[in-house]
Amino acid sequence: MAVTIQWFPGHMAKAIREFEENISLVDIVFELVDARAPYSTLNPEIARISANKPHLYILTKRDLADEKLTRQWLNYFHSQNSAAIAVDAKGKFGVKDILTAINPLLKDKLERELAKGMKPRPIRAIAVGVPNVGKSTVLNRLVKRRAAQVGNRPGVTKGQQWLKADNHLELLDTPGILWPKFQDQLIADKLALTGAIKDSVYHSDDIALFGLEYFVAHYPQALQERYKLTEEDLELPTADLLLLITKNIGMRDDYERASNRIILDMRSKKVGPFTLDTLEDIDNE
Ligand SMILES: Nc1nc2c(ncn2[C@@H]2O[C@H](COP(=O)(O)OP(=O)(O)OP(=O)(O)O)[C@@H](O)[C@H]2O)c(=O)[nH]1
Repeated sequence: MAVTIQWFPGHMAKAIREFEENISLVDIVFELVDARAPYSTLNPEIARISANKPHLYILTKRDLADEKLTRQWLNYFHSQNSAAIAVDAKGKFGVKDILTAINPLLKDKLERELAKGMKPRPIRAIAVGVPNVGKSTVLNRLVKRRAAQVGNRPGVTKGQQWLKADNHLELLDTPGILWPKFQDQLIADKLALTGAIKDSVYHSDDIALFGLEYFVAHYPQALQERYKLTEEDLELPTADLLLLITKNIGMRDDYERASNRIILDMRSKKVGPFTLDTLEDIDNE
């Protein structure tokens, strides 16, 4: 698929530098990944810089993802000796869930500090993740106020601040850091479909075709139901399928508009929940 995505704004390079500087201040790294693409939204730089720090993987947008695969990914992260939780950041979750998840990782350290006569103190964490993954939404939920700007487009969080979640947890907010492996086209396509890459840097029909191909292969029934397609329709070449859907949704020959609609439908679960990464993606690295 011919999508050329080159998007690595200066503020992201800066974010990596800041992350490097701040890592010594925290007890644990909260890395937010999109439950629909937990591998593609992992950031290799974060892993490299924070290799010696405990990790909590927060899989956001659980409500939009394939639950069976979400469970597999949670097991995977646990098997890496990390904590992991999956959340609908707009739903019911809070500081308690986070503390329960990270307590086993940090208990020994905090107990050692107390034994040395040090005062009890809050756990300090840094939250990082690719653009649009839900950092502001999660942080707002944890601090129970609109502490960070929330927007439905990548690159909104620009400043940096300490946030107090409760007496047990303090968070350093940082801007999103995008996966810099743009030469990997498949990852770029996944990031685009889930909304981690600015819409203006790729052609919507390429991403719609990518999404259609994926749904035909993995969630054919959901696609049939959403766009009134027969089983035979799904055997069409993907470009022809896009033409057919364009007609079915009453957009005549306006493929670009239809593509945008399909992308939005997929992102908002109107086609159905989906996950683009499987554990096999790690083995294929
Ligand atoms: N359905 C669903 N939507 C979510 C969830 N978390 C975040 N969102 C939505 O995803 C979009 C992006 O969320 P933000 O919190 O702004 O993401 P961010 O990571 O701070 O984004 P940047 O500022 O671009 O780095 C918003 O429209 C949120 O409402 C979730 O768990 N489920």
